[in-house]
Amino acid sequence: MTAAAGTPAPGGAVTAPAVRIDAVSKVHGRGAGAVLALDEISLDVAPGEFVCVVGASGCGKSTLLSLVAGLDAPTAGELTVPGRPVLMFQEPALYPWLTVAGNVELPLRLAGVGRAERRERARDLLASVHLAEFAQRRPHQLSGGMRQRVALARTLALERPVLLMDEPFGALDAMTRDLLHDELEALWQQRRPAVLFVTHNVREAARLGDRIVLLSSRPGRAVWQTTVDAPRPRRMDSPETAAVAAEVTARLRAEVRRHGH
Ligand SMILES: Nc1ncnc2c1ncn2[C@@H]1O[C@H](COP(=O)(O)OP(=O)(O)OP(=O)(O)O)[C@@H](O)[C@H]1O
Repeated sequence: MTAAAGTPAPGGAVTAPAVRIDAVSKVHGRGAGAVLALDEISLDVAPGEFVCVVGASGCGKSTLLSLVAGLDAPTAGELTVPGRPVLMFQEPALYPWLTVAGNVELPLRLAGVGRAERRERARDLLASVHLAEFAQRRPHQLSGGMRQRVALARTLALERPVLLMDEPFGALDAMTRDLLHDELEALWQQRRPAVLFVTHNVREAARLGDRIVLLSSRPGRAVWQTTVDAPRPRRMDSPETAAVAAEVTARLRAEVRRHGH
């Protein structure tokens, strides 16, 4: 798949992508133990677009996100990410000594946002994830799903233009995950960051994505993609979501079979 030259906006103007990944390769390690994790992958994410990346285990999804986040450098190719992205992982990684509100406020505090504004923003974010009444609790007093909702609120606090999510809901039960999908979608629609969301779960990709990109088995390349036109909010168990997921699963199976792992 080749990168588009830009994304046509309404009215025909072409806007610069929020993320441009242009023929990026990544080799981990060196010598005999070197692993080619990504092989000339090209992918653009438009401003405000929600892109889900799926692929077999070990195909380089996390490597891709760490490159886009700037945590690691590509071996070859070019990455253009105007503005600093924010990352969210499967582990909420909250500070246990801070309250829930304190955790959400922390990135704002580090960014120099004044106290009154920080408080107000944290209050709004916690209301969006339905945790307003837990603002003064400590993380250990919350369930795993609630902690991940705090992490979601914290991730969105800085209003960065690019949000990178690495299996953020992979450890949650189905009902909690549904709730987080709704909350993430609502926050995304309000704030409209570009999202690059990595998941093993094709139904989750069909529930959330404007577009789903399939990575090949190692080395990872963007080998296939589809746009999802079903109206939002979608349900994980709706026939439309199931149909998209079935198509992605078939492609994924073919890809895994082709590589024999
Ligand atoms: N620091 C490293 N040194 C050597 N090999 C690495 C390193 N990091 C990742 N790899 C290898 O690169 C390949 C891609 O890893 P990566 O974690 O990006 O895949 P993934 O698609 O996110 O995997 P999973 O779906 O299992 O989370 C794997 O074969 C992995 O073993």
